[in-house]
Amino acid sequence: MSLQKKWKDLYLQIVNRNDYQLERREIMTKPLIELQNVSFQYEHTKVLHNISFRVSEGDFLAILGPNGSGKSTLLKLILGIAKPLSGEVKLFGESVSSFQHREWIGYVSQKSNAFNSAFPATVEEVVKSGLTKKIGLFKRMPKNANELVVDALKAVGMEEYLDRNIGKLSGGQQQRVFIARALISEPKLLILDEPTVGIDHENVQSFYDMLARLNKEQQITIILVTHDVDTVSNRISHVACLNQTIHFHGYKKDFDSISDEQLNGWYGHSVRKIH
Ligand SMILES: Nc1ncnc2c1ncn2[C@@H]1O[C@H](COP(=O)(O)OP(=O)(O)OP(=O)(O)O)[C@@H](O)[C@H]1O
Repeated sequence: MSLQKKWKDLYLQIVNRNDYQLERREIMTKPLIELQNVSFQYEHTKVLHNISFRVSEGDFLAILGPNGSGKSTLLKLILGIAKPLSGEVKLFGESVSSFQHREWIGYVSQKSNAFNSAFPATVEEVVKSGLTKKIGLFKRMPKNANELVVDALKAVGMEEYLDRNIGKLSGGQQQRVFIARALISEPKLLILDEPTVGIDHENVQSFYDMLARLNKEQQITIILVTHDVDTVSNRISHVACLNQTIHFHGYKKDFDSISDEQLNGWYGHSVRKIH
């Protein structure tokens, strides 16, 4: 056997082994979210049709889709804020309607960073308020609450801003504080709806690096609705393409082999592919 062929065989073995390990991970890891034939409409407007997919522990999933394709609505169904017209949504194996462990899920919405400069709360107070999810609204704060606040702020690189007024931070810094607020209840799953709206390009990069670290180092499963396809592409593990229904859901590497024509067909206009 030529040396070249030998290297090629070895290379293929490694590639196949990686695929095998990825598939094995899919089989062995628990689904945190499962949607089965879910449809939804607002009054008379059909928004989501027959959605089925699952998100496994450790995934970093980007949901992509044009304006009005139902991305935020899909998150609302997962969070139990909206009820499906038909079908079933399960969280951690349990029906979303009876799911009790809200502290396992951190949610940061599109408008979290819209505080004006007169808003009377410090970063510390905002992050600490996230503890109520874990301990209940009228319970005493735990003794180590201050420590937990600092830890959560460290995770998002904002520990120096503890005493600052939230309204006086930039949009990107406010968004990090809100992620810290979500992290303080030690969520297993973080759901973010267009978290980088209003953040400049340079800070968007480091924002996604921070999310990738949370995913890898703290094993937090992340679902992200985003339009920053280029920036986020090398940090995510999975992609879902939504336009009323799920057109694709799978590994980022499989998404890369979808043609632009196919994407345009799903989205009805010219779509820039992520690389
Ligand atoms: N509360 C509501 N009542 C009625 N219709 C709504 C409501 N919220 C959203 N819609 C409609 O549902 C459709 C999907 O909206 P949704 O916000 O889920 O889309 P999206 O993909 O998140 O959009 P965007 O990228 O613009 O944020 C849109 O046509 C929208 O106008």
